[in-house]
Amino acid sequence: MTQWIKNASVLNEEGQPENKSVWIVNGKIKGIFKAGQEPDIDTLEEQSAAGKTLEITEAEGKLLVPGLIDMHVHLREPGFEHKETIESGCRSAAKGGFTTIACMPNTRPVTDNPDTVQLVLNKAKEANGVKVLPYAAITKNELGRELTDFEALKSAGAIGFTDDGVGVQNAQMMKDAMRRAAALDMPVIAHCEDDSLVEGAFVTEGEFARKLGLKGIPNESEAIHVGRDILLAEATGVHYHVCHVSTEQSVRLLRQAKAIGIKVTAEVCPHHLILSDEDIPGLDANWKMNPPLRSPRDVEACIEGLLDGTLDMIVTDHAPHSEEEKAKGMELAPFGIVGFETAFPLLYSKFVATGLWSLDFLVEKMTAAPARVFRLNIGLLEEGAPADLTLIDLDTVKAVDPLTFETKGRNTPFTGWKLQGWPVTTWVDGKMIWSENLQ
Ligand SMILES: NC(=O)N[C@@H](CC(=O)O)C(=O)O
Ligand SMILES: [Zn+2]
Ligand SMILES: [Zn+2]
Repeated sequence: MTQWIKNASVLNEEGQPENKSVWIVNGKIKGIFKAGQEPDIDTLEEQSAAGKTLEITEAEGKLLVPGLIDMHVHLREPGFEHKETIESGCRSAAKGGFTTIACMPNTRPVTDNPDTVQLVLNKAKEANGVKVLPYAAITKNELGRELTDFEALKSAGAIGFTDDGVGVQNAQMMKDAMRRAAALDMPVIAHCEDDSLVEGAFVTEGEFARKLGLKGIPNESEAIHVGRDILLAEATGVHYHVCHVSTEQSVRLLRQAKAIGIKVTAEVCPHHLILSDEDIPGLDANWKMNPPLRSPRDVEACIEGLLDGTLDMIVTDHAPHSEEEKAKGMELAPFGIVGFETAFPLLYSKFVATGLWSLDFLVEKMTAAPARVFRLNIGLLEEGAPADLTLIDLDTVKAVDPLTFETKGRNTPFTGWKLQGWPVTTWVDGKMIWSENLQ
């Protein structure tokens, strides 16, 4: 099967948009041509044994980028299907322009055994085609007491080890995990949180907590694990990756670690780049996530860290919860907000449309950068690459409306935000898995 995406705006090596046509054969990019310089389709068909052109997409000058990659998401299945299923999560991802997503193991049962890894992969196969890469837990049941069987989990298809949702409290446990992961050439991905410094708090220490007389989550609760783990990564030689960085101190420690050649990488979420605790309107659980929204100074430090390469990539930490759960109020509701369907428009509107970042920089942090860090053979729009592609309308301004979400989650603090940069069509291996026109 052959396909054409015609008249698309494609970023060139200098990061500049160029009008191009992309030719896809059997799910792979076969050629990229300057507009008006496409070879005659009939000739191409004779050259390729692939047969007829079945699909032509007129891109109307919209931006065509490599399919977005999200290395930190919660799909909730098995066990929490009322929040999300692999099917609904993949639909939401596709609508948000994501073609590859890596899902966290804090399911029920926890993805701490090969059967559950297999179940996730099987369910993903039945979904829309978004590529789902499962993480497995570091410790059984994510309880921090006993390591899982890393070798068996790797064989089953896990791409890394993490207890996301909780921090590994015991340093020796973390060190053992890193040693084993290093021996298997697998990364350790850490949710950094020292429980003893958090105890019951649900917003950051800072302005908002002070105003409302609430106990706060201090920045050190995150950074103390980052610091500890950097030393353990140095000692063990593992590839150590830090989840959802939110504090100035973590950025500083990561910057120093990278400067002396320790194998650390890190991710940051859109909400930690765009919102601070001073934006929280009140005790609304749609503003409750872990790590919490920090001070404006931390937001600046995260942006700075992303710009200077200390933070490697952007992830959503898509964390759907049911409306009933989120209606319990800020104190009792679970931590987490949804992310797939707002990530690109938020970042584009806030940083690119305003001229702060180049478009190329944003796209890189959501495609090539995560692919490079996790050694995935995707993330580039080039000949020979799988045709995982996302078409984005950079112009239309639309308000965020959770009622239109494909995710089961409605938990977002961005309701009503007027944004531009909306993904409109998504392909995986050349298959159109989502298109605004077809919905
Ligand atoms: N980020 C969140 O606030 N919540 C995540 C857990 C996590 O990512 O630590 C969840 O599973 O709901
Ligand atoms: Zn986490
Ligand atoms: Zn998470």
